[in-house]
Amino acid sequence: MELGEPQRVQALVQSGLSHLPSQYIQPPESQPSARRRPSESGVPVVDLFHFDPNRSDDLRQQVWQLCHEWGAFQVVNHGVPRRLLDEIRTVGFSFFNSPMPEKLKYNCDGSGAATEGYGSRMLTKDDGVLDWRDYFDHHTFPLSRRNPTRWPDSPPNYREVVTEYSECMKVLAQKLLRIISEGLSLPCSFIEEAVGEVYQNITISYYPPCPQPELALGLQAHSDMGAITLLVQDEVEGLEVLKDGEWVTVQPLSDAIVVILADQTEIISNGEYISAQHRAIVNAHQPRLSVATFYDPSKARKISPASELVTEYSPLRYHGVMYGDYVSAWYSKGPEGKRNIDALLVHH
Ligand SMILES: O=C(O)CCC(=O)C(=O)O
Ligand SMILES: [Fe+2]
Repeated sequence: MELGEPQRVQALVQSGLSHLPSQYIQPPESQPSARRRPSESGVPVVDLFHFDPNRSDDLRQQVWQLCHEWGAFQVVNHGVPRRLLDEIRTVGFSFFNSPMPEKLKYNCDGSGAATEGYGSRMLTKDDGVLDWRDYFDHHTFPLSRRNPTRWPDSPPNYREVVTEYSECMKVLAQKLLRIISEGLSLPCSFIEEAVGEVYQNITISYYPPCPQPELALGLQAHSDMGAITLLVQDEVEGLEVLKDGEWVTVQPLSDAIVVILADQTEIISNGEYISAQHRAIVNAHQPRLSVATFYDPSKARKISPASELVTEYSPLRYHGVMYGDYVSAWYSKGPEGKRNIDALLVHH
């Protein structure tokens, strides 16, 4: 493989493979079977059906507990129409099933971190094991970053679906941020205001079948960088969350949305909430698709622990950081679990 030449995992699979190429082989301690929890347990599901902003103290308490112990949970009766969840999965699959020259019109690899379009490598550096994943990243908010002509135009409703989906995910993220701010006994708008103007990206990930899935990862262990991530998956298992040192499967539920707290929320909450480490595993038989919607601050935003949460009994845990500096460090060092947020720990 020439450096800089786009190499899509899907194209690699289509060329016919019986073994996993060496760049995709994970070290033993990162392989899927290490520290795996037996699959009968799963990630807790929260039903928002009875949620009432003026009451619902039980639900707020339940969400606080999940944010404190897991940093991730699933929600149902979240208000996003099931039709829209199906549509985003359908247009996503339809793009990845289109011919390679069509997809390469939107190619984005090799031009630096966090660019919009069709790619495979999350990091710009060339060492390190590769993920068994292709993706399409869309910039959706603020509107000044949104240019739907950079998104696929087939099927004909692709851009419309992404636009409607982006709006619904923004509304749901804000609703959840209010609940989780109140869980910290802060005003409901606290986290939203700390984050400021929302930068939203939507990443559709496509994980082709893998010849030796026990040696690979679709996406290596990481925590998300921003404030909160909302994720929709198809019916194929693959997403796992780290809980007490063990990997737990997030059961695919077709009408559920997975909520993943990200690093800036951990910082704002002074560690009362945790950002969940998560990863994607792959399988030999079926492709898997997920849609992640990231709710992030702007690069110029300074993020710090809420002063209300820093007390004699709970001292300052994190140094404040400019979000843009956090992102640059992440892209240059790589995720490797949570080492980026760990670099901000205050040593007492
Ligand atoms: O595909 C998945 O389930 C995980 C995706 C993810 O974690 C991400 O895009 O940050
Ligand atoms: Fe993630």
